[in-house]
Amino acid sequence: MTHGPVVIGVDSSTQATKAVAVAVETGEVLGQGHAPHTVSTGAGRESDPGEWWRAFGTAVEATGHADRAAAVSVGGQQHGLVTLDAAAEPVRPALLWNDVRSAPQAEELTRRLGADAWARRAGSVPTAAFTVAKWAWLRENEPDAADRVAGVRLPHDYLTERLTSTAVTDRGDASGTGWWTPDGYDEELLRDLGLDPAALPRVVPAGEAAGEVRDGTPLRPGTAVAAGTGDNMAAALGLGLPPGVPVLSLGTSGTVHAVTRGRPADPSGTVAGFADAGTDWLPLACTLNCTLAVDRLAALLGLDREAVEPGGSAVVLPFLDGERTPNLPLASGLLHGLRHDTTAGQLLQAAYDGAVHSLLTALDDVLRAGGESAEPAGELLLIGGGARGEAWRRTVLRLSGRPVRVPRAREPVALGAAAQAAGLLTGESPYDVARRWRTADGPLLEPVARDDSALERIAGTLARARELLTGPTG
Ligand SMILES: Nc1ncnc2c1ncn2[C@@H]1O[C@H](COP(=O)(O)OP(=O)(O)O)[C@@H](O)[C@H]1O
Ligand SMILES: O=C(CO)[C@@H](O)[C@H](O)COP(=O)(O)O
Repeated sequence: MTHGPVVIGVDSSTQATKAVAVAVETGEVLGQGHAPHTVSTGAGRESDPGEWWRAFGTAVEATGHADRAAAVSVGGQQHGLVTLDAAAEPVRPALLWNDVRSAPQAEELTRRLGADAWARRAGSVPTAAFTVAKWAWLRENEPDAADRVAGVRLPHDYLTERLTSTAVTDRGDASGTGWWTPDGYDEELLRDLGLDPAALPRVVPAGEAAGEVRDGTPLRPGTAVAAGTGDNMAAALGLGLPPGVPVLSLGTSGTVHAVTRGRPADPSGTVAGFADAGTDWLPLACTLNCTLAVDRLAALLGLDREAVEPGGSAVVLPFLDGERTPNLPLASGLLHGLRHDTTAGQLLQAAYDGAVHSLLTALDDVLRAGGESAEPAGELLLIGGGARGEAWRRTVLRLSGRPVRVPRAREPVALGAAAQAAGLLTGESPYDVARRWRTADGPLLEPVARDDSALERIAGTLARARELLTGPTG
């Protein structure tokens, strides 16, 4: 059976690579692949870029269409610092977005330039997640490694380079570095950081190809390669997201974001002023503790992740990995409000509530930062692995008071990359490709009355626990 031209979209995210092969004409997903990644535990969070490349091969082969795809594109976890030597080999494992060792460097960079200047120039006040803070950490802590660096890449750039042998990136993912501005790289900042602008990849304009697949990869040589982008930007493409519609993504990270026509610049640092992968913007707030933290709490309680119970007065701030929103990189998890009659199921529900509270608190700020109206009754799109769970869905409904749509499309990031690849072939905007594919279709869950007392209980605990959450544990 023929499906016309086929494209492959890839999501190289924190925990795994996922690939989809999609028919350009209909959007039908013809094949899928999945391969896990290893992330270090302990003080830092690191992964071997070589493993991402091997996982890419496994996932792409598993789609069953590697030898006939007409175009390919890679979306990837944002911010990670990939350092290459003169032979384009990794100098050391990549420092990931959720590695909070770079928190002191983020603080120092913010102090030196000032939050207003960061928001104006880079669009964002850097947190530990940003590539700029990771580079500063490397120079301070591993100067010999930093001296050997000839190329700095983001995770998705690294994979595109392995495919094409060209050093390229896109404006969406580049906007999460801290050294990208709408007018190009901030050379004054790079000089201060001891980073040669020649070590950075070229930013490919939206709609242009990054190159062609070289010999010796899992794909056919000569296949067109799109620029790719960061995973959140790819999700926006993959949903065909119209400006002003908020998205809540529940995965390794929790994110809340929206496409906006206005460029965001939030000096408070809550909202990162990212660019999207087209010509618009993607204000976003991100938490470090989402599905993994809640699953961990369920495991500690010996419960299935769906075994939640309502009621009780417990508050769980599930900041097991430190936290980014609110910006508490040294925080650890905190439990408050325990009584004799508190049940394990209530504690688990409190963990869901704590994770969702951080994201919903940032939702209005995200919309306002990009100049969109924060319509309190507007629809929310729910994506990411957590969106498949009933307890996550019910928690978002109860704490947002909004109608929630759960797109049927399982892998919006990989689909967004596929839509970008398809756009190379058809000349359409990737957003239009995804709209034509109807990727955002799915059940609309009716809103319920917002549980303001739970929100207030969490906010109150957070405010009163500041001292515990800002210092080191133990
Ligand atoms: N049916 C489900 N119910 C609840 N959570 C789920 C379900 N399936 C997967 N998850 C959660 O989704 C997470 C992975 O989400 P995903 O968005 O794929 O992650 P990533 O951030 O790596 O892209 C896992 O940590 C898991 O807890
Ligand atoms: O740091 C951010 C956003 O700024 C994260 O959203 C990363 O992009 C990782 O994404 P996942 O692997 O959780 O999808």
